[in-house]
Amino acid sequence: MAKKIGVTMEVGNDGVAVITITNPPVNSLASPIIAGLKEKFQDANQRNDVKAIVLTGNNGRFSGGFDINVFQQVHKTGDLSLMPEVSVELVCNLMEDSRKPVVAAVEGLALGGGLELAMACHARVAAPKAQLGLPELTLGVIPGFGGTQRLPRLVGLAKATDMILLSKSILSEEGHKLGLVDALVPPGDLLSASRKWALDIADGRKPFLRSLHRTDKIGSLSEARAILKNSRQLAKKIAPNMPQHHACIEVIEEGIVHGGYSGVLKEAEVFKQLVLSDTAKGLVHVFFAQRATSKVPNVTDVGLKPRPIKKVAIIGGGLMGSGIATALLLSNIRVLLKEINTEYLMKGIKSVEANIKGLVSRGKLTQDKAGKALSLLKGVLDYTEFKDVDMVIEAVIENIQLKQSIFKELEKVCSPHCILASNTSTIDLDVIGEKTNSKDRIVGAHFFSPAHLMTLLEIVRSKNTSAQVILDLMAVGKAIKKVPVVVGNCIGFAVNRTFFPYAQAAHMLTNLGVDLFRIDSVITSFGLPLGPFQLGDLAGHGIGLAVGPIYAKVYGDRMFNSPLTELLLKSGRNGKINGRGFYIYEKGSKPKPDPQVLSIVEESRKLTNIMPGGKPRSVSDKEIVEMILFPVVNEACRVLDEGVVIRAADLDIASVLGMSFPSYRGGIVFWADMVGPKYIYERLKRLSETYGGFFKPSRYLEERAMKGMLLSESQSSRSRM
Ligand SMILES: CCCCCCCCC[C@H](O)CC(=O)SCCNC(=O)CCNC(=O)[C@H](O)C(C)(C)COP(=O)(O)OP(=O)(O)OC[C@H]1O[C@@H](n2cnc3c(N)ncnc32)[C@H](O)[C@@H]1OP(=O)(O)O
Repeated sequence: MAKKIGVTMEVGNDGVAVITITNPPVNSLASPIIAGLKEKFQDANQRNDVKAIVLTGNNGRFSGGFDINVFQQVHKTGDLSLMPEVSVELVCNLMEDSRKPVVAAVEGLALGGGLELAMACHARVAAPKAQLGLPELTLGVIPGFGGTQRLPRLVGLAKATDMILLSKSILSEEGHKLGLVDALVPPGDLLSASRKWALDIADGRKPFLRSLHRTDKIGSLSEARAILKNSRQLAKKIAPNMPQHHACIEVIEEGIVHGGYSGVLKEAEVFKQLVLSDTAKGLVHVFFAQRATSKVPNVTDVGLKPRPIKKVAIIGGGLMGSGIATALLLSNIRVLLKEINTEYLMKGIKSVEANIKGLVSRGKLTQDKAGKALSLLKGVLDYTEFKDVDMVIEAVIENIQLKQSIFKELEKVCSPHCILASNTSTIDLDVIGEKTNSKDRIVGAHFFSPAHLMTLLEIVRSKNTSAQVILDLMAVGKAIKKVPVVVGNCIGFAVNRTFFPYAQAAHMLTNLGVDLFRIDSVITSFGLPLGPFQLGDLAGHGIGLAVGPIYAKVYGDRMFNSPLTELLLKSGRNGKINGRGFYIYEKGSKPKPDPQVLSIVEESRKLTNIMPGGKPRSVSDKEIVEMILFPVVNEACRVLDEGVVIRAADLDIASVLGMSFPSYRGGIVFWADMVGPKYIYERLKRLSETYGGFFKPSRYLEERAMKGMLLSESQSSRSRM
């Protein structure tokens, strides 16, 4: 059934016209809605029987803002005329400058353009817990319906810049204290209270306030300049590679110096430039890519319903197990944490407590909620209580025999409906389940460390995993605030496999004579939070050495054998875990590059002997980025080719959430498509001619480069789903 969308107007006997937006699920401001709003406001302004107007949204949500699909259309076509002229024509002229008072009746959420419409009204009445914010910067643009001008005038400049630059939304309760919301009323009274407020303004009992004309909260010009100076510093820190933060501050400043209307005009002009930026393209892509992950063919579209998961057992209380336990407990899921002896169990429980305490001390969790979460945790040393758990997540070390014996045991002690998940990051699920008759309920639940903080959950399905089990795990993932991405079964799955060349390429470059700390610095300037060497320190070089052979067995033809990890370990440098790796780690201070590591690098260079003519290779920063990230793109191509992910965008979101690939570059495949498959192919081909198979372009990349196709355009030829 086609969903009903549009704008309606009903005029009551009291002379109040109620204009209602209907565009489920979030009442986004799509073109027909904007056209409808223009028409209804024109009508209401002209009709003699209308004294005042109330603007509201259907189904308990005011509006989630401008329709982001339009941005995507603009990105595809480059056609700016797809974006309606709204800010002056509708928002200023028909709404704010109307002679009839307009009151916004806000429930659920008013975000982006939604809040901007509400701010152009002459008062705002809201229900409790409504979410209010201007998140446009997360999409690479700025507010475009006057929000850069009206929010500072309603809540003050410091609060407004904080909300806009950090895309922080607030609840209507806080909005009420700040003056953004004029009255808070129960949802049942929202319309009647808004009608009354509108009539009170019309009859002069309440002030007729136009937000854009207000100056009372802006302060003096010098105060404003001081606030904007701080904002510029903040923008430099939080968004070094993005244009929209600085642009937004310029626009706000225009309004402070030359008046709100001038600010509105500059806002529209800057908006048009930003919407076509690569940053906006990347961020809008990520917005839709994230939502697309919840659509899994033959799982979410076949009428199945997720079963309730109330109690989960976790085997192994190490870093991963305790992190996963923390995430579950925080979402009110009971957890049995199993260890092999009391000492390990106490350690695991202490880690969970420390995770939760950390959240409390950072103000992210109340003491009450922390207490509730911990009350749901029980430590055990055997399987006696496993009979009534809904799911088990195994999180022991990466040892095939150990995992196989655990799953064999689980099959005996758990109920037949219990989901049997493994948090393995490398081992083939078919191998783990080989000795069981429960292959349909064995699934990978690959969390990323620290599991209670990182949002990606890779759900790995083998060819036997049932659709019901995948759906159940997706529901658990969402309940614990993760973004579940369903992937196929292979060594390293989607993320670790795609990124295994990341460290390898870095080792090759440093063996070619490039300074390792420069490599890390170039890569962090590109936008990844940690360069490959610091990331290796964080993961631990012991782990690197252990998983290396597993990768080598299947991907050996394209691996660079660097002796560096072994040499590091030999000299007692395990990474962050023991305070020494490529960097030195001291409590309370930032990691420091350790110059002593350079002698180890020299030893490695002697062993590999790949420096051209024995001299360090000179490379530009651009070459460093290409030599590190193009091999990653190459592996991403193989992942796409083999159908390890459902769609290319899933790999984008997985790279953003699992590897912290910069979201403003849209994820690894999106970025590669922006750079151009042909260029990447040609660079890799040249590099492979000089340095061998590590850089050899994959068949998939070659094909797309030859055909002039994008990497994301593919149809998977050999699906693993
Ligand atoms: C000449 C110059 C002209 C300028 C003209 C343009 C000016 C525009 C000015 C304006 O300032 C710009 C904006 O308003 S940009 C939009 C700002 N709003 C947001 O960023 C909000 C984005 N949405 C969310 O954060 C969340 O979706 C939500 C609203 C908090 C709801 O979350 P929830 O978890 O309940 O649901 P989701 O799964 O996220 O979403 C459900 C479906 O709704 C789709 N959707 C959500 N918001 C929008 C939107 N604004 N536009 C289009 N579609 C939206 C979402 O994609 C989901 O769809 P599915 O198909 O996956 O179900």
